Amino acid sequence: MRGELLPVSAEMRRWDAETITSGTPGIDLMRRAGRAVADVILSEARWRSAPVLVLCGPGNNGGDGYVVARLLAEAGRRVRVAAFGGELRGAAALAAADWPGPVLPLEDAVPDPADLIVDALFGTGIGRDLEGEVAGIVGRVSDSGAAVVAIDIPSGVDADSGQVRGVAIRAGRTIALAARKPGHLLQPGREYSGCVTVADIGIPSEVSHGAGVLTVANEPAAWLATFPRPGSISHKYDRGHAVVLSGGPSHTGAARLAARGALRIGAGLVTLVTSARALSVNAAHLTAIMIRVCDEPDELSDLLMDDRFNAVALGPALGIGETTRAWVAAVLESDRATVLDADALTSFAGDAQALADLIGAGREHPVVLTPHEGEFARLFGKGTGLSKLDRARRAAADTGAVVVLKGPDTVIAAPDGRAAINENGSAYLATAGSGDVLVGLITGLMAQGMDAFEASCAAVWLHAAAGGRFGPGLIAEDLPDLMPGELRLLLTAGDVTSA
Ligand SMILES: NC(=O)C1=CN([C@@H]2O[C@H](COP(=O)(O)OP(=O)(O)OC[C@H]3O[C@@H](n4cnc5c(N)ncnc54)[C@H](O)[C@@H]3O)[C@@H](O)[C@H]2O)[C@@H](O)CC1
Ligand SMILES: Nc1ncnc2c1ncn2[C@@H]1O[C@H](COP(=O)(O)OP(=O)(O)O)[C@@H](O)[C@H]1O
Ligand SMILES: [K+]
Repeated sequence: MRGELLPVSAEMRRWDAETITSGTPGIDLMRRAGRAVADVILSEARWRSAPVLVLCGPGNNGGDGYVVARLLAEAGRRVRVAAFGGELRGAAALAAADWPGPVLPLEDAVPDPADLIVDALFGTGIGRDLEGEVAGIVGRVSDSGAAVVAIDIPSGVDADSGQVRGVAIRAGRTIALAARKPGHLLQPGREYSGCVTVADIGIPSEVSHGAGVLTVANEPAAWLATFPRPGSISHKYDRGHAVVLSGGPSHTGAARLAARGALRIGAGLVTLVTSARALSVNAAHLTAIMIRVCDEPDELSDLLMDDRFNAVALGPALGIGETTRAWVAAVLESDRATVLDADALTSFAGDAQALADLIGAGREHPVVLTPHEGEFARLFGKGTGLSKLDRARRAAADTGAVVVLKGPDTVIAAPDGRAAINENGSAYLATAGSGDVLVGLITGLMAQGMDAFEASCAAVWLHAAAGGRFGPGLIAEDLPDLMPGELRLLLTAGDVTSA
């Protein structure tokens, strides 16, 4: 996969093990990790005179902590170490043996507001909720208000899911070892991690890229290479013809937002399909976007016999129930690139299998589902105990569709296991109709022939970039018209030239 890989803990363990097998002892990796963390601390002017309290756990994360303690002490810093748990093993035992100072029991550690705390309690190996004396020290750290640097990931945050295991350390700074993990991007882990930087600890790129990691951070590097650009002799049909279904006479705005999004992202033509009853209200509001009247799903099926209509979106403000199910069935039978959102999803509440059956196995063109958490739970259930990443992945595998599970940490998952986590979201996007525009952006990119997973990633990123840059006062109507500016920045920056 292209883009920044985000290994889960099992994948991270494989990276470590393969690196060790290929000749780098575990203690060397640990010393590099500790060196990287110590260098960050020593380079920060604001921490120059702070006494350091290193909190060490019973595994390799604790081992990293002992290395940091020793290096900071050697650099002349005042360092206390407090540790939890029994006997250390392997590289962690070697690192602890190199620490020449005393080790306090964890329950005796009283953080001072002036301290710099180094959190080396738990990393990717957290196996259960924090309780007892570890939960106690997490509370005392938080109450002290002291600055916290976390090694790899804040203790208590699950590296795979971003969930808090009982309680967790809140870090101002986190130094992720070798790579960021999904838990640094998924909420609430992202909030707990503060500013995250990655330390290179010498995992060879053959190891990291050969390990089949399928999760990436959603950024242009993941999809820019296939982002559509018109060729110099393109005509409008080369840029695709997107179709968006309108709701009834008093529910037409959502589809127009999507249609305008599709046009602004570059679809050559966009047609709004409306009932005769909603025709005049739609016609009164549209200019470049064309209109066709279809009162029944059969009429839409006939329209879609023309294969120039190559991408279809439906769901926003379409109404919930059998009628919408019939429209969805007609569109899915026509086998066009399709985006299903909002009411098109909720009409299948509790019956995801029916939707999966309609999507079918043998289709030529992809389907994208764009639920927010409420729509997702109605369609697929709550998935209690699963991470947002796993829920999206499972739904994608079960339906054969790309799933865009929206929110502050939108996850995009493909049926083949690929997934991306978005992190440029802005809370200003939480405004009525912004999801409708996103539907249009995905549809418009698929109309131009972009792969459904990459189109979804690109649309989510551009939508968020536009919302974040505009900021206060954003309304959904602004979003399509912010696309030209975002596209200009995207396509003229860096390694890709526009045609
Ligand atoms: N060779 C390697 O594998 C390397 C690992 N590194 C560090 O090692 C970390 C992973 O190490 P480990 O796999 O040893 O895991 P951790 O150090 O994260 O913790 C595992 C230990 O904590 C205990 N534990 C887990 N959850 C607990 C809970 N809720 N309450 C009490 N005890 C609990 C486990 O029984 C085990 O002893 C990484 O995050 C990274 O910091 C780095 O040193 C680089 C090299
Ligand atoms: N706090 C947030 N931070 C970042 N993005 C958000 C936040 N809240 C909502 N969004 C984004 O705003 C959009 C809202 O879509 P949706 O919930 O479908 O709203 P609507 O149905 O009103 O269009 C989604 O793209 C979602 O990811
Ligand atoms: K930690």
